[in-house]
Amino acid sequence: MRPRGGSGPGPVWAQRVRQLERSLRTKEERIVVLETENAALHLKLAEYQGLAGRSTNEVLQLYSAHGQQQKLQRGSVVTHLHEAIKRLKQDMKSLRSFALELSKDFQRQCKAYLYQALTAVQEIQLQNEAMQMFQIKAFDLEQSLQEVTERYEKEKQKRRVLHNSLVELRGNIRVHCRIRPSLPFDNADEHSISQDRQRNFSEKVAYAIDDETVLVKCSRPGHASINKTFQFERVYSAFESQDTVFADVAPLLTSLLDGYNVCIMAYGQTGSGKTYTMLGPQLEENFAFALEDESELGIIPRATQEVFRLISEKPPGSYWVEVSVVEVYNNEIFDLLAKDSCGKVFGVKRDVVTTREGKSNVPLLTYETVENASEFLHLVIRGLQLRVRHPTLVHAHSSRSHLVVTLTITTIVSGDSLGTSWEDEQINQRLNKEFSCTYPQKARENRSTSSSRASSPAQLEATEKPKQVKTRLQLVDLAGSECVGMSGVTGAALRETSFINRSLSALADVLGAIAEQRSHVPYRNSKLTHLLQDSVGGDAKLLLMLCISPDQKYLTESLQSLGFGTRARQVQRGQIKKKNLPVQSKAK
Ligand SMILES: Nc1ncnc2c1ncn2[C@@H]1O[C@H](COP(=O)(O)OP(=O)(O)OP(=O)(O)O)[C@@H](O)[C@H]1O
Repeated sequence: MRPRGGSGPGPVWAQRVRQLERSLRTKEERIVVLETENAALHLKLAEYQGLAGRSTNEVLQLYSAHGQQQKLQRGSVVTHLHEAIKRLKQDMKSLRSFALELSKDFQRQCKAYLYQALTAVQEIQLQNEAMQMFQIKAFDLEQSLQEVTERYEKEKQKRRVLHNSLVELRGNIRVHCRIRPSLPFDNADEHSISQDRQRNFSEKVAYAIDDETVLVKCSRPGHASINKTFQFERVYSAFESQDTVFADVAPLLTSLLDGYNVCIMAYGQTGSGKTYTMLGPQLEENFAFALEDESELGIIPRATQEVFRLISEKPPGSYWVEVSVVEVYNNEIFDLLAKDSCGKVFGVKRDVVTTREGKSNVPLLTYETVENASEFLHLVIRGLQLRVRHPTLVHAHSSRSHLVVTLTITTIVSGDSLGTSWEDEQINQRLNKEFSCTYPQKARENRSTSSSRASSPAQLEATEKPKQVKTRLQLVDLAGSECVGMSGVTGAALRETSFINRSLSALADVLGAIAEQRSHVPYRNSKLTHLLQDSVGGDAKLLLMLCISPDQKYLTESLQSLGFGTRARQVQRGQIKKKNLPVQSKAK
């Protein structure tokens, strides 16, 4: 619109109009652009719409395809399931028929087992009945066996008593044989020999097959083995204890107090157990024997205890015990209780002589009076410490001398109680003479002093004309017979061995001469036999304790000892005489 009234404002308007026209043109241009863009957009929209239509179609197609696929899939799972169910049904069917079959089978088997069990029960019942029958029979048999065994034992006992009486009547030497166990030192020197020989050497060949028989298997390479048997009054196996051995010796001690002389002598090869049997296990340090373990004590300590026990049952003061300990070494007699001026014991050489009565006697021999077993043992141990020993290959503590321990029991008897027979008188005269000859000093002492000892023979002699009866217990541990080759000794020890073997063979000669009843018995060929003359050839009850090592290694020596024992058993020395002792009891 144009401004009203004048010419002045005209250019402003014109400018304004131009401005507006320019703006209009700009706007129109802008409209054209926008219209163009709009058209383009329309085109694009149409294009997109077309695209969207196509996409929708595609989606629809896909949707329907997906639906179809799902339908298809569902159909195949069902088919699979169906098939699986079918298979399962089949499996169940076969399983059921299998179970049925199994249960039928099971029933069948049950029946069979039941039948078997029934049969077994019936059999067991039958067997039970049979067993009961057998048990009854076995019981009956056991009873009759027991009766037979008892009868056998009684008969054996009777036989033994009769045999002992016969032995006494004939004056036989009783022979017991002890087989010691195999010991570690038996194989000590065998490392140097072949295994075969070693096995052979340590093989056990000597056995106690019963309590009277030794069996020895003698085998030599290249020869058939021979079994030899030896019979003795008693045979001890390796398992038998010192108690058992002593139990058979004890009755002899009763005889001793009943008036018999008794001699117990151990004989055997070196290392075969003589000292163990006679004394007990030896102590290393002083060659004495162990006193602590009473069950291990040997015959000498036990015999002394028994003698003193028996004496304790007699009237007090009626018995007097003296002891002497002697060794025979290299054919010399040594008094092992002799004392020097300081009272120390040392082995003094003594001699053995034959008295006018034909008895053997050792003048000046020391006799110690003992009042109990421990005093006796003390003396014996003192004497033993002087005994000669040397190690040999067979035995490390080999005794090289014969040991003779003598217990002299003097019984003091009043003239009245002894009886007045001529024979008694003779015996007493002889004994009195023997007493003063054997112990001249003691006899003098007895006559001159009024001793404080109530039982002193002198005292009794002065008042009641007492008689003295002496009995003697001689306990002998001989040195071991020895094979020089095996013991490996040389020099001085070889000389000792030769003396030992000579004295033992002199003993065998003496026994041979007595057995053959020769007029001359060579007692004097050796100091040993001369010393033991009264026991071996005289009136003593003599028990020879043979000791044997069980192994093959010692076969020759064992056979030699068994042979010696067998010959000794055959010796008949005439009836053993009893010293006439009164029957005394404590109550008297
Ligand atoms: N019955 C046994 N039981 C156990 N050990 C035994 C037996 N006999 C012997 N011995 C042991 O055997 C070894 C030899 O025994 P012992 O000293 O008694 O022989 P020995 O025959 O006296 O020998 P030697 O003649 O050489 O002196 C010892 O160690 C001993 O303890």
